[in-house]
Amino acid sequence: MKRSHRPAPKKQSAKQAPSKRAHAKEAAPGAARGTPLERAPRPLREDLVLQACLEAYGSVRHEGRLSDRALDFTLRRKAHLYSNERRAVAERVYALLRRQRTVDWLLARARPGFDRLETTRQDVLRLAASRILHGEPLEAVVNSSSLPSEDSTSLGALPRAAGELEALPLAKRFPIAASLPDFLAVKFQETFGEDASQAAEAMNERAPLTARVNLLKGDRAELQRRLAAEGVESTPTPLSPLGLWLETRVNVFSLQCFKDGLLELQDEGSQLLGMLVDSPPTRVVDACAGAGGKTLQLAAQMKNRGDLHALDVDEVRIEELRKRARRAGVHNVRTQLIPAEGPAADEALVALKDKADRVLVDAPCSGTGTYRRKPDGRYRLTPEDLKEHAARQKALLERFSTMVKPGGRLIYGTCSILREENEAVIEDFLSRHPDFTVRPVSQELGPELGDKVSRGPFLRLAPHTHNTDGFFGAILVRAK
Ligand SMILES: C[S@@+](CC[C@H](N)C(=O)[O-])C[C@H]1O[C@@H](n2cnc3c(N)ncnc32)[C@H](O)[C@@H]1O
Repeated sequence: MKRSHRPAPKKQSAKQAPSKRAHAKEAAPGAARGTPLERAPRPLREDLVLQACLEAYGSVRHEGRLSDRALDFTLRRKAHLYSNERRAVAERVYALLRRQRTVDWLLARARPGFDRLETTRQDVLRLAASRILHGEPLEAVVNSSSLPSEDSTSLGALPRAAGELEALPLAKRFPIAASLPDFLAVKFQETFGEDASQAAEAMNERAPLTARVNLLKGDRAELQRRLAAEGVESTPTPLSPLGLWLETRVNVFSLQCFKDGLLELQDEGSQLLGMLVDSPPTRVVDACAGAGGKTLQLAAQMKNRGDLHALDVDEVRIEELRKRARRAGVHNVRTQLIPAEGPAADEALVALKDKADRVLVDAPCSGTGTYRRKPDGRYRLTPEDLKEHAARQKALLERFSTMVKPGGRLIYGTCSILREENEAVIEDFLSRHPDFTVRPVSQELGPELGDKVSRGPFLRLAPHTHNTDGFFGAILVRAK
């Protein structure tokens, strides 16, 4: 019954699936402790793993915590768990979050009275059903799940329930099989048309563990050698010339390569978005710099020269950016904490008005492109949130565009797959700013790479077509 509702994958030239081992250890910071090299695995102490899964999953589902924080919090308090047990906790919780709606639907049919069971008992069943759905043998799951007999028996009815799901007409089946809220399922269908199922399935896979080489400290081949010396195999990413898929299960933060600033963890799609900023060594503004994922890339592209202004409204992220910049050997960044809105926000940018050669607006968004890493995001998002995101994106583009000098460029990006946060924001901006025009991304990336990663003049990436997170990018040029 494993993924019985999944369509056959479509061949995509730009997609080269990394080996299964290249997947990111489900990204709870506490999920990987110990040495980078894997020790011989011990048998899991299933009761302890289940307990930790219940705690972490329960705090996401019932208390509304973010999945990465919930796992981090749980695993930090469970120092007695071995690394393979920590990994199992992270994997099982993420797997269930990805398939939550499907699992609930199946259990409502396989276990009479499921809805009326006490919450923890429901969650134990959900975790067990999710493991079966992800291919674990029924018997092994039953033996390790501490279930009352009527619950164990009901797991045997899951294939029948899966058959009922298969038999539904597409419009009813898709949101349940893709485990998406109804309104998002409609958005996926609007965005991807007949590829919607494939897009949603790929969004429900684990993401590869991807690093970006820090060109200030060496090239990609050199980084591969350094990683190999630490026992980590890697493969160059097919699209970004800066990326490596790490093939060995590893706690990256414990690697000497990482401590020496030779690499950063960064999705390949995010690297491609960063590459849209051609970064001449003059004045570049990263207007929504966050913790500096792209700022560090831009600094390296600028060869540590010129002025790179990193702005954000979040002090904690800016502080993290400073730390990362020190590790990466970045010297050309000036960080600036700015107010979120109102006249004070406009005031904070006056000194840079009409001065920047490049302004990157990596806007806050719905994150609908990142469900491989943050599967719970879909259950939080509402249609009202989407409207707010779009309104804020338009306002930020408007505000930050004032810093672009004549002849300079404004680069807009999101990790959303939705038109209203992407093309529609650009159209809105251009309708009010005839002095800006679109520069096709293939002109920046070259025709070969540009062809693979663009739709029309824009960067358009998605897991099912590129094996990256979903990203959008646009380059706008201000007339001289
Ligand atoms: C998509 S994240 C940026 C990610 C970052 N560029 C990176 O590559 O790691 C969006 C950022 O926009 C910031 N932000 C939200 N509202 C903002 C505003 N009004 N002005 C500037 N930054 C804002 C958020 O704090 C967040 O760090």
